[in-house]
Amino acid sequence: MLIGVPKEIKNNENRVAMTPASVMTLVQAGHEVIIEKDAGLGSGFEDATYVQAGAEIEADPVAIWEKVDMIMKVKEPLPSEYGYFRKGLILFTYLHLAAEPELAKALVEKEVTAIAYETVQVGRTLPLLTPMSEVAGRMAAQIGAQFLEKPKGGMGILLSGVPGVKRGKVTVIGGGVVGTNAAKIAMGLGADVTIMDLSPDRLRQLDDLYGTDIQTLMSNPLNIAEAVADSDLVIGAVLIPGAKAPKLVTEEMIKSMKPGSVVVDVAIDQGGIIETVDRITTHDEPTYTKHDVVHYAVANMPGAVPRTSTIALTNVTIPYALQIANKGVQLALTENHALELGLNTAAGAVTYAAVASDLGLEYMTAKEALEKLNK
Ligand SMILES: NC(=O)C1=CN([C@@H]2O[C@H](COP(=O)(O)OP(=O)(O)OC[C@H]3O[C@@H](n4cnc5c(N)ncnc54)[C@H](O)[C@@H]3O)[C@@H](O)[C@H]2O)C=CC1
Ligand SMILES: CC(=O)C(=O)O
Repeated sequence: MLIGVPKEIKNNENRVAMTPASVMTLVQAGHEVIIEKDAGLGSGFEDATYVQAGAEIEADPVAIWEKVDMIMKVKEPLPSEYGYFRKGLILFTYLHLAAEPELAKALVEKEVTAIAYETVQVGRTLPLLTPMSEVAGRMAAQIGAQFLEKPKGGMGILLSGVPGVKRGKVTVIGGGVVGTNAAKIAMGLGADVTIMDLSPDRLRQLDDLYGTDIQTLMSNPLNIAEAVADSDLVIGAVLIPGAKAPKLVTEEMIKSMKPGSVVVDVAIDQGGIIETVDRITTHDEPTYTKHDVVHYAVANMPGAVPRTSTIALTNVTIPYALQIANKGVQLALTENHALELGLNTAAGAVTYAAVASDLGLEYMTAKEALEKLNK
């Protein structure tokens, strides 16, 4: 299979979909890889290293999109890339379609076979989302601590406090991978941490892990309202796979926070859980202030630590890419249910039920769509 890796064009997105080690794995299996010139530089990988690993370097992204069988990316294509879509193209990347209706429509219209990293599912885990959630969760606590500093717009508190002065309060909503990692780092910074989830089993696991160092709480509107009002930093970490995130923190709750408090809505890539997060922010302009609360809503947080993130991401994506390349997309997805769950669009329809229902688009099961591809 001929596989192309364009340079990421989202603001401050320095990750790349393949390392030289990834290229070597695919080339040794008999495939060809084209990397866009300088695509790996932000992650510290030079073109020459890709060439040594067996890749071809191409300066023109159009040429890459036009001739390859499969495009591998990190972030969802931006509108300037929609024109490259064509029937039969395989796209393997993060998509977050529930929050990207125009992208979903373009993929459907052009009959792209699009597999989203974030919905590949093994049992109850999302193996291609997990490493980036680990990164973003850890970053969320660090970022929150940073924006609580006065020169950054915050109220001017140190999360750990000091002897004789209270610690800061952090509430994490969602106790999955992002939430657990955010809580771990917030506790490490010395904060007083509360974590909320809908799953009693998950709350039990967190209690077993952290004991009385953490407050676990059932996620319901009353508990959220009380915890938010009492917090210096709130971190949004909820996910309903494939679906638009529910707005759990209302504008009234935000108004109840102390001036100079901070919210970090990590779930923004699925639309966000905080009602007053009305825009996606960028690494260049990461925050805005509303009701005196600093809002952070960057949808590609791991892009700021690309060396760590690219290696962590490709460690998990490449084995799946290899299956697609070795077997072809129909057979690979038919034989591997985890990959089949990753299919979001194919044969001119949306193939992930939560995305279709959130966006009001036609739904076709992945099986039906894969059969249609064969015809
Ligand atoms: N902004 C960024 O750069 C990044 C964003 N993310 C996003 O962060 C979000 C969370 O991802 P993960 O932690 O990996 O997901 P996860 O599936 O590991 O955890 C989500 C948790 O939310 C809980 N939940 C569901 N409904 C809830 C509710 N009403 N109240 C409280 N908890 C609820 C679930 O029980 C689960 O424990 C996703 O949208 C993911 O795409 C992940 C990485 C980077
Ligand atoms: C998960 C995701 O969207 C990211 O790592 O940017």
